Amino acid sequence: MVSRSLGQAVRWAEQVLAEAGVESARTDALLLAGHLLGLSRGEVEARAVIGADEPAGYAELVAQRARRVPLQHLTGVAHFRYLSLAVGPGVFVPRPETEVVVQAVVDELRRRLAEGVHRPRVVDLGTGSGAIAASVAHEVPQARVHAVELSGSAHAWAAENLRGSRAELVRGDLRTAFPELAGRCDVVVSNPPYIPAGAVPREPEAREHDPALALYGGGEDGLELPRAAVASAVRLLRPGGYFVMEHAEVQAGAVARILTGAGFTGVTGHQDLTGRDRATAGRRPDAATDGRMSP
Ligand SMILES: C[S@@+](CC[C@H](N)C(=O)[O-])C[C@H]1O[C@@H](n2cnc3c(N)ncnc32)[C@H](O)[C@@H]1O
Repeated sequence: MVSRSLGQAVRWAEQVLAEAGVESARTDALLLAGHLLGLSRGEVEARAVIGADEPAGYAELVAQRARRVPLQHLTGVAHFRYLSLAVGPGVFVPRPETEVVVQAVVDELRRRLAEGVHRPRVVDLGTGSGAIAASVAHEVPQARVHAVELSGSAHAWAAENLRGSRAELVRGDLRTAFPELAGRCDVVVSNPPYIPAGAVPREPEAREHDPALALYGGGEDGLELPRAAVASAVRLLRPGGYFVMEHAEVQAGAVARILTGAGFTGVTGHQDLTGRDRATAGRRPDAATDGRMSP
């Protein structure tokens, strides 16, 4: 095979990926080269300018990406907020919209700390790679973080990502997890599966590589698992506790009604970075305003 320069190879890869429908073709072409060379995207561009060679294995990696294997499965890394998380087959690749959900959690925890709550307690329902739990543990080290995941393979990825973080990780069902924490949590957060059974993700990366257990929420509206997450939040939160959950844009109204129906107050939508309603939050009434609340 005729050898190519790095610059030529990256231009070829960009074209191949664009033809395969990859939206971020140039970025992916650079990141795949960077993965092989142990360089950042900017460093790859700089090396290309000075005429470095194409790294071994590049064409093969680009061919896999052209078959729409997720970039993160090929590099083994998903960048999420301040962390680089290990990901691969068997686990949901964390998405940028979930970073906004984490921000809502971090803001609430910092508020609690400012009010004098010593070590606020957070539960992440359906933790997947551990993205939310690991970020919260990293950004609010005073928080006590607990996470639950049903899938064995996702649980293994989460264990790797939460190693050394002091967060508690259990394998189990979000419907019943953490009975010992009932009424003792300051924040419950979830990015549950929420796609309706009949709807299929448009992007092949999600459709063919994210686990079905991570995508489909159950029921015609996809809201069976989100409803279960709300019920668990009611069970786990202390009076005045905060709940935030990600969902599809079209589900914003339904999720707000579910939260209101479950007794949450101050139910508020949160937008992702492109302005779409992708999360809803609410507060469990405090004991003074609701006699049914647990102590
Ligand atoms: C959409 S993914 C989100 C993963 C991660 N929280 C994130 O934001 O990247 C939903 C996760 O919930 C898990 N899950 C599905 N049903 C569950 C259940 N009944 N109990 C606990 N976890 C569940 C899936 O395996 C998957 O990891």
